[in-house]
Amino acid sequence: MNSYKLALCQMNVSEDKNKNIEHACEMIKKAASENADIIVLPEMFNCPYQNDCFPVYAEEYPGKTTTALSQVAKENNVYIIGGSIPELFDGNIFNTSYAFDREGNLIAKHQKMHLFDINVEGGVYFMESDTLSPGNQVTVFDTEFGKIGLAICYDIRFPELSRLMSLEGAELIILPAAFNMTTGPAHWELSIRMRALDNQVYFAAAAPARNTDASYVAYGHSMVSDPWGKIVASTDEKESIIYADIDKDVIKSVREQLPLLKHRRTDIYDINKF
Ligand SMILES: NC(=O)CCC(=O)C(=O)O
Repeated sequence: MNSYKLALCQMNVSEDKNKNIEHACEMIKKAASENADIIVLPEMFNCPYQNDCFPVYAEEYPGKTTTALSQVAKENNVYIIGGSIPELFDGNIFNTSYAFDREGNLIAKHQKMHLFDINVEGGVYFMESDTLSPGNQVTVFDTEFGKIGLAICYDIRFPELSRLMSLEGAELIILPAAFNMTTGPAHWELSIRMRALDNQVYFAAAAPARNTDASYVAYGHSMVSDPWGKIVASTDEKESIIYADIDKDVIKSVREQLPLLKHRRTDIYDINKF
């Protein structure tokens, strides 16, 4: 199949885990009724983005959240990239995204590799490593539409990761994310378009809707860039679902006309020595 429909759910996240799960399922059903093939939720969609909440909302797999996502995927015959949730695994907590196929089977799991530990003067402070552990796997998985790469939020800032995913064959990279009011206006669009452009892939980033009462105020602005760096879907800070047609002919055509991936000087690059 040469094109398919992607939906990003920019949902309001509340303090009530059950309501968040129900609300995510409602948005998924709505996107499925609009004929979306792959539906994406934002980072930490069942839990406020707060260190004191992660251990309280964390669940092992399979748990309440992942069971609900698996069921709704099957009932609506869609792929779901389940944003991310706090995952309890081997006594540690991870920021984890689960992907399900149309039958509700788990087909991939990504544990955020780069923890968001930053302190911007006069702006945002967050230390994910106070409660979370980092994952160690690059995540690329097969679908009927081809290979998809999966990363989470701050992972976008490490170009090596997107490059590895595209070299492993990913033609679409999906990023459940939650930038904030300091780095969002400065770096969100720039990073999405740049990762799309330098890897010649579609790049789709799904954010939560902005809640100004939350301790961490999300930027919103869910967005999809095509492999030319052109924004093909976007929204503002409010709750909404956005849709993008992912056209594999566009990927092929951009790669033929501007063969960046072929022009890499791998005989010269040795980034491991630094
Ligand atoms: N949740 C996150 O990883 C936030 C990343 C972010 O805001 C950034 O600027 O990077």
